[in-house]
Amino acid sequence: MRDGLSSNSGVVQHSGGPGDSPIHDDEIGQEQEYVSMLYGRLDALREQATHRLAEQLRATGGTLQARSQRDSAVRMYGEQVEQYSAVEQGLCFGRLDTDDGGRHYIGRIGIFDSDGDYDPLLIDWRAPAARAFYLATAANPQGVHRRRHLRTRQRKVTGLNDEVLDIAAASPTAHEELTGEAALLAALTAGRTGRMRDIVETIQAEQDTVIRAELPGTLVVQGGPGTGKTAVALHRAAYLLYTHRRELATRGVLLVGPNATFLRYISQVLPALAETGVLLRTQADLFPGVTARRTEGAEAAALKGRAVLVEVLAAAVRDRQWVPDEPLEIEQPQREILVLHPETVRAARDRARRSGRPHNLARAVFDVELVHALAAQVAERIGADPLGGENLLEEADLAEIRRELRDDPEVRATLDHLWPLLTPQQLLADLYADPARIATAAPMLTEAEQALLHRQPSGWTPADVPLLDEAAELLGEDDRAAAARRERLRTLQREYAEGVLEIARGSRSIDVEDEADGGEILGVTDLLDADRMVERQEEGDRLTTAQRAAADRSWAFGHIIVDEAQELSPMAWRLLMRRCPSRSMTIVGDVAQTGALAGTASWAEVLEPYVARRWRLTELAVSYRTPAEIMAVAAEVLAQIDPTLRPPRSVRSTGVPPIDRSVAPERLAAELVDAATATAATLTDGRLGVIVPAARVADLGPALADAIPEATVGDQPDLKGRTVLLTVAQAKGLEFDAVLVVDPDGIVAESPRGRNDLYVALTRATQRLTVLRPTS
Ligand SMILES: Nc1ncnc2c1ncn2[C@@H]1O[C@H](COP(=O)(O)OP(=O)(O)OP(=O)(O)O)[C@@H](O)[C@H]1O
Repeated sequence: MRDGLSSNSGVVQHSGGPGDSPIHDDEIGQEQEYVSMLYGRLDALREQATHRLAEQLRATGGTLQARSQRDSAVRMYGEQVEQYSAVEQGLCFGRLDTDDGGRHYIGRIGIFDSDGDYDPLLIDWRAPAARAFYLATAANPQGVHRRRHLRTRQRKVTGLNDEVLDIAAASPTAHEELTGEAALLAALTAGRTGRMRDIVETIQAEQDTVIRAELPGTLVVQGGPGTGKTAVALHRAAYLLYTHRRELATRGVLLVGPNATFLRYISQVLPALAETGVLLRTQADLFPGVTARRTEGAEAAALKGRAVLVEVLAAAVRDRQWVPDEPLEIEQPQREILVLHPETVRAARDRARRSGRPHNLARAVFDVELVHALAAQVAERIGADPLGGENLLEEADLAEIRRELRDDPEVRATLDHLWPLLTPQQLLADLYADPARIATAAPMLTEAEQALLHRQPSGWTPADVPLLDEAAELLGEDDRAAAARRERLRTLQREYAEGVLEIARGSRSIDVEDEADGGEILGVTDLLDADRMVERQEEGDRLTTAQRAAADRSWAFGHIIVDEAQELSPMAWRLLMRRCPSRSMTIVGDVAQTGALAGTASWAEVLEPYVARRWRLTELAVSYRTPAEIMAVAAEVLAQIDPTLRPPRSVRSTGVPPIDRSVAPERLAAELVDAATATAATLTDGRLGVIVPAARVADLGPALADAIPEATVGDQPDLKGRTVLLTVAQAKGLEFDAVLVVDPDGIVAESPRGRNDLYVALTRATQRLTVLRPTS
């Protein structure tokens, strides 16, 4: 079947835009009336929220509690205004007619009849009452007689599509397993825009089950290319926030994606579903305060992802707890030189280690031990009884000596030298910079592997992030450093507040003259001193959950969703598991698409260390993106990866076979330009993706950009461009109407997981695929 769904039953479909039969124009007119009424309500709700927001913003003063309530109200009304604006497009998209004569409209949010009995005028797609819209079939109609899809543009109803769920009228050619077939086909064949769209109007039954799966526990969604894993992951985030709002609004939901380009690609889906509270991050952004934008070779990244790095880092920390080979001398003004013997330091170090505290916190134990030892030396000298009796000093004298020693700069410097307080960044930078340190910490690695770790510090890579996090765990937060940071912040805020008060004092006479007509007016300076103002500012500084979570390394999320999860290394999983002690996670990916060398080919291997066998696996088996003709080509590569793997079943075919062309190597750039120009001409409204081996970007990128000036290339190419050139790693998770895969053998040869990469490249197109193969 061309541009059709590969074959469905018991569903009688009617569709029509204005003038089409059998749906009558009258019906479109009636639906228009209803939809216009809904938009009227939406406008009223938005105006009300805007008005309340303005009121709260204008209000001042009051008790601490009143101010705190005001902050919450400002946030709530602000979110409502944003939400009502976000659902403008496609507010209402469906209608269910039930056997009992009921008629229910389904949309992006719930709207109730505030004038009457609070009846639902529009049911939120996530509400239980909306579920039949996605699940009802002729065989199992769930009390539904008719499902109607409404097509709208702006606020205008442009068409209707009905399915009458009547098993008696079953057509042998219909697809029982598909819901809203016509609307689905329209969505799948529409031109791509460079931004992912939501699928709320056409979620399929197998996807709905995943989206609405219960919150607790770890759920893995395995599915081939184009089976809607990303779409499902995003709709699940929106569903969970709706259904478990109270719990998740305070703990937050984190969605982790493979790279910044991918996050931009999916960035509009959640706002269009009226959810802005999900934190979208790549691995590179998961250590607060670090921006990991540096790149490195796949081998170095893979090494850093291996679990053995836990041992390496632990050894690197131990290596910083130093015992000298020779006695150390500490000079003190007006006192004799103190001496620290190696065995004294070793005893203090062992005691500090036995405390079980992380390195920075165990330093206090180390200090106590050594200061005691040094104090004993001092006491020996100044308190010795000339007559040979007991030491003449009392406990109070000893305490005073210890206090003096702790404050002594020379003693402090020695302690810092022996057991330095370290930040994760210092630990890792010092380790990478020094081959000797690497050799000591990583004797289990080969010399070649050790060499991969060695580099001068200048920026962090994504693979460094889990190591920084691991290091932070081993080091622990030094309370003194944190307290000093807090105090610095408070001082800054106080200085700022004093500045504000100065300005307020300066302008007061003018305010008074302007406003007074004899009565007593209190200015801001009468009401607040600098400290109160700092407090007010701290109160007012309430961040959203997502903002606070993003700034806090030890934040425990209520739920974590990982997309393209097969790419994560064992070290990255450790980081994510620390951020989610409840293990309430949705993990979506495809082990046949793993490109990262430290990525996984087995979900069990990844999860069992954390949840044993307590994880659930769901598989999505239908590809909505890739037509049958293209999937057949990709299936050959999949069989080479692992003959036991089965490709997903394509939901449609286009009748357009993929093109596979051999070209002379010296003609490759010219042939690419020709093919790109010809393919782009066939796309009226879509996007062309050109996928090339990483080693050919420098060569082919400029050639393409010269010939097609609108083509975009680069680290973070603009996906809205009509023609985009990328590597497979960049193309992961993305899709285009047409795709040109250049030099497939080059893609395979570039990495030990090159076949997986080629499988990814071949499955990015929704319509056309051309492969250009340089002859060798
Ligand atoms: N029920 C649906 N209705 C409409 N479109 C859908 C539906 N399910 C999936 N799609 C579309 O199919 C395409 C592929 O979906 P998605 O990117 O989520 O797949 P994926 O499984 O994550 O693919 P990959 O593994 O290649 O990254 C997207 O354009 C998505 O919008």
